Amino acid sequence: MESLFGDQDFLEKSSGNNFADIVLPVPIPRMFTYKIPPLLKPQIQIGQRVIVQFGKKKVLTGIIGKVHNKPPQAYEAKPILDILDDQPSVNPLQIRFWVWMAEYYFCHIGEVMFAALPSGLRLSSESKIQLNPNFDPETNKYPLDVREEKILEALENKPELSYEDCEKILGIKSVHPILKSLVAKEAILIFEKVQEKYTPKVETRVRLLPEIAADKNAIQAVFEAVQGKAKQESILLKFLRDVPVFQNPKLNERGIDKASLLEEGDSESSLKTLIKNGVFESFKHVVNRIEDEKAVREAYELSSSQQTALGEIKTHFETKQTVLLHGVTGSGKTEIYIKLIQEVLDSGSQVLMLLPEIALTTQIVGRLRQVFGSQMGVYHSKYSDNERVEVWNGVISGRFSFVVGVRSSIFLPFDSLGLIIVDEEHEPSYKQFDPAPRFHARDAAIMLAYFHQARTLLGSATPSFESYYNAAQGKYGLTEISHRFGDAHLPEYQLADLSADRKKNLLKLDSTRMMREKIQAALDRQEQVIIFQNRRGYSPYVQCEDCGWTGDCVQCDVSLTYHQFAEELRCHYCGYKEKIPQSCPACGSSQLSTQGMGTERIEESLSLLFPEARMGRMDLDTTRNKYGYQRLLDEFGAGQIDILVGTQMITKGLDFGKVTVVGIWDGDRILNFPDFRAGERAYQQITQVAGRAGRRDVKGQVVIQSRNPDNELFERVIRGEYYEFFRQEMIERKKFYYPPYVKLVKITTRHADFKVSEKAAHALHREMANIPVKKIVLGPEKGIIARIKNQYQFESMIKLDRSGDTQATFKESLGKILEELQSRPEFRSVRWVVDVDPS
Ligand SMILES: Nc1ncnc2c1ncn2[C@@H]1O[C@H](COP(=O)(O)OP(=O)(O)OP(=O)(O)O)[C@@H](O)[C@H]1O
Ligand SMILES: [Zn+2]
Repeated sequence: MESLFGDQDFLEKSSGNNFADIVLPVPIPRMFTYKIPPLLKPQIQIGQRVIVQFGKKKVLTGIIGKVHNKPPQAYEAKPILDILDDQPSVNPLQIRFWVWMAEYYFCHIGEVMFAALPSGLRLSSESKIQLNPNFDPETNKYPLDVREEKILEALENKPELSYEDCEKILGIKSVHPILKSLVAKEAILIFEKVQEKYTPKVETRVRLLPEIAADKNAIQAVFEAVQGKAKQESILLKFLRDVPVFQNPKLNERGIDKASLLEEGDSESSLKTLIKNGVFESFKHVVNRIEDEKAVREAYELSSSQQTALGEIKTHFETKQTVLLHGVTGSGKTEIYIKLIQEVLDSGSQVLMLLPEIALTTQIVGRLRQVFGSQMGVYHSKYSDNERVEVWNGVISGRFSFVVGVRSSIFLPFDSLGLIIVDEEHEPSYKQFDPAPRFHARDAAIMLAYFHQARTLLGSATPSFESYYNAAQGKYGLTEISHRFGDAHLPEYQLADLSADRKKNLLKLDSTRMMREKIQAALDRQEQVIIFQNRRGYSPYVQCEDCGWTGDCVQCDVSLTYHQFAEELRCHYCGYKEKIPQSCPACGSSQLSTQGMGTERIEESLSLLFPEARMGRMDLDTTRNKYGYQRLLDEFGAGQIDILVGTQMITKGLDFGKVTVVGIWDGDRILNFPDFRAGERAYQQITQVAGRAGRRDVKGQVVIQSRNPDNELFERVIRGEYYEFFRQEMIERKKFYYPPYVKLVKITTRHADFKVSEKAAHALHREMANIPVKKIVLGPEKGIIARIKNQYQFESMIKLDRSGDTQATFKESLGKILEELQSRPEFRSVRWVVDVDPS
């Protein structure tokens, strides 16, 4: 057949590519192989979206992951039906990255695709039905009921119907059983209608007809023609004022936005007349949603220690793919990043800089924007879908050679990365917790850099022990800066003993005398204060003083958090909420009291203690809308807030010169993290929040309130003994088999029935015992929270030996085990969640 084309070149090019592996949307677990029809062959490229048949009755869109010449073993390959794009939507490096992620994090490649594509680029597919071309009512051997007849009748008039259409036609809600029956009777086919979701922002613009614009006499003639028609004349004058084509006829081409032309009250109908009379023409123009901004400053001159650090980093990069920059808070890491980014951009490569959360980005993004202007794209979760697609397309078109973004920006379509920077690399929020892929953006970034033959720079004042371990082992390069930039010094710590103050009756609204004095002193000097508490809401729970009742979530085994402002009890796990009861629902007593402290309550206490101070609060509740965070930061930066109370949001990256006192409200709460990383996390959190104090010439002060001020960890933090602490923890982790000495995999078994969940978890356990790799299997145990959203949780923890291909073998066997378990009728509705490198 192919020789019919008579094109030798084409034959040679395509003879090897007869099959394509296609990434299909969830829930389809892996790539499926399809035949490439000869006619489509010349156009086929990796990363294109295509339409394929899946199963007997479904049509899906997928993305070409691989082109090859091996027919599938287990099934007959069906042909690809059609190609959707001329140009690939994703590039081969991205596909390679997806494949790696699906394998490493033990999830479906379709799940990775779902996470990777901004939903604006995803194909929304809506199921529709059409008549089965093979269906003949005359010879049909299955009897049809009235409703089925009705649907077929409707299809006579309209070639396709959506589910919604069918609901309307039949006047009932659930049409699925009827449609299913029609499919079974081979009367209809179900297919997916593909729609593009991204909508470009389009502006209507107006310009002179080209031949008029190019000719001064013609313009003159137009003026004469509209003489006496004041409205038309006014529009014409305004156009010439804003678009001076007399001086430069070329300007006409861009024209002017129609809305702005009519802004000053000119009438639309006069403009219409001018268009009708062939003076103006209107045209559509696609505009950027993300506005261009100019760079306004040069990078700063580096200090000598910054210069030294930069030199070291570059030397390391000659032999190491990854470098860890360990520089104390305020040491000027950001300025070092800026220099490096500039060098890589100048060499023509792309740069990606990761930040842990949007909360953190605002201030740093502002600083980067000053230097990089509009060649820098920003990608974060509060962007609309359309804005995300613009960043995506901007990376492809080259508009953005540098992107700063949150963890999902590792999925952007880079094709020539030279450098990835992971700022605050220790941050737990780099790990995606739910849904799959449960990836760690730092680790994935290192892999991505490897695929691009790029370098990765990890930066932190408190590196994760995993990264520091890798540096200590020589796997990463290590560069350290031990003092702050300029004249700034590291802050001074004070421990405030809560128990002692209580005994001496010095506590006021849970504040120690030390805390109050330091805050007062800062206020007197007109400086600013940050108060940190890792719990939002008013107080953790409401309790009945008579019977001990506490409000619990109806779907989860946790107590509800009291939110005073909204007068509600809320579940921080599932979002369930209820109005606060007037009296105890259990015993009817009216003695309900609040226990413990959330940010909302601390804010209230402080405003009672310091009535003259202006208060601000920064937590999930006050920063929900897109600009909430920015507004608070602006106010704080402008000195309109004296005391800022906040959750971990305020611990990271903030750089405000007037903050001299930082208070840690409940130091003990920070220590009680139920995990082997408790110590590491506590060290990081305290050091980071303390690091917000005294970042300029005035030395900062940090007050930690605690019932156990003698705890050794506080001592280590205060003395800044990061390395000592690291060393000691490593001894423990080695002894008890924890990362980085082993690899962890956590498997959660979930089911609505406690017994089923328990049984399934134990069955999994027994099967896993037989996997022939070096490992320790712990559990199954009831989850820390035994029930979430009405699902009972059992957790197994597997510690894998780090050597050889242990992990690969384990994951492969695990896949088979889960498949087998899922096929048992008793476990059909059990859900297993696998989390590799849980945090
Ligand atoms: N070379 C420089 N010239 C002028 N100012 C600088 C220079 N380097 C750093 N600074 C200033 O010093 C302050 C601290 O620097 P930066 O915020 O980069 O520190 P950091 O190491 O990122 O701190 P953290 O880990 O606490 O976020 C900033 O206000 C920054 O503008
Ligand atoms: Zn709940």
